[in-house]
Amino acid sequence: MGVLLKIEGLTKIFLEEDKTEHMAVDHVSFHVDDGETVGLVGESGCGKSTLAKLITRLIEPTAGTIHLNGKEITKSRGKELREAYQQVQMVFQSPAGSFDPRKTIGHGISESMRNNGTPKAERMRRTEELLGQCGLSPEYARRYPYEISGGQCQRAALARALAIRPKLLICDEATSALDVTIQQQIMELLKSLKQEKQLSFLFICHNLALVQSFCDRVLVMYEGKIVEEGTPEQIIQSPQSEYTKHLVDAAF
Ligand SMILES: Nc1ncnc2c1ncn2[C@@H]1O[C@H](COP(=O)(O)OP(=O)(O)OP(=O)(O)O)[C@@H](O)[C@H]1O
Repeated sequence: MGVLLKIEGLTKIFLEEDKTEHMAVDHVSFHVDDGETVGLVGESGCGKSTLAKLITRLIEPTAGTIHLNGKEITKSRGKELREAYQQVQMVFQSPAGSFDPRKTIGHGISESMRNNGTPKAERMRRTEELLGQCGLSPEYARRYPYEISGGQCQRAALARALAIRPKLLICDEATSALDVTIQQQIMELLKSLKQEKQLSFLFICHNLALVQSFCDRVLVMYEGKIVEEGTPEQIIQSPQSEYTKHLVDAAF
């Protein structure tokens, strides 16, 4: 199994309004192998989303490196960056944010195909196929984001993310805004997509039970640092750091 994503010493310092520095991500290093599902857990504010935004280059790191498929992309720009990020897609807690409220769901899903010149008939065929893979009927392509439920919108956001055939999906609390039944359905969908498409995941989630059922390996983040790493069983049954013990106690 090859290494798909390798992060070394990744650091982000935010400058507060009063000019004090806030170390949101503090020299974080880890990797995700091809086909592997890595969970990232930690309390609110510990830096999980900032780390995801650094990896996807939505924000620039203060220090550290990002390698994707062996290629350093920390400072890639323009076409090189777009090509690299064909392999990585992000799914957020609020799926509606992935769609333009004035455009149909089908328009949103097919956007990347339009950008790469895929002919219209093929775009429509593939959009319907992606909707089907994510448990939605073709009719959803004609609906607007405000005409579907949160769970349906998260399915559509997954279809949109899959449209460019990524290798890595970064899910940032992708099920947290959904009620428990719908959350369970989205988790089942993620599990089947993982199997069918041999996707790798960085699964950011504060719910240890979900992480346990889905992830091969778990990283525990506290105050910007990775404080522990292991299989879900190791983390839950024999947590090493005080913080992880506290996290496990609170969850089970
Ligand atoms: N653009 C920004 N400017 C300044 N500080 C920021 C910025 N973005 C995040 N932070 C700070 O960095 C820290 C980490 O935030 P982050 O959103 O990464 O946490 P998180 O672990 O994802 O939390 P949650 O689980 O609540 O989403 C927080 O203290 C936050 O206030």
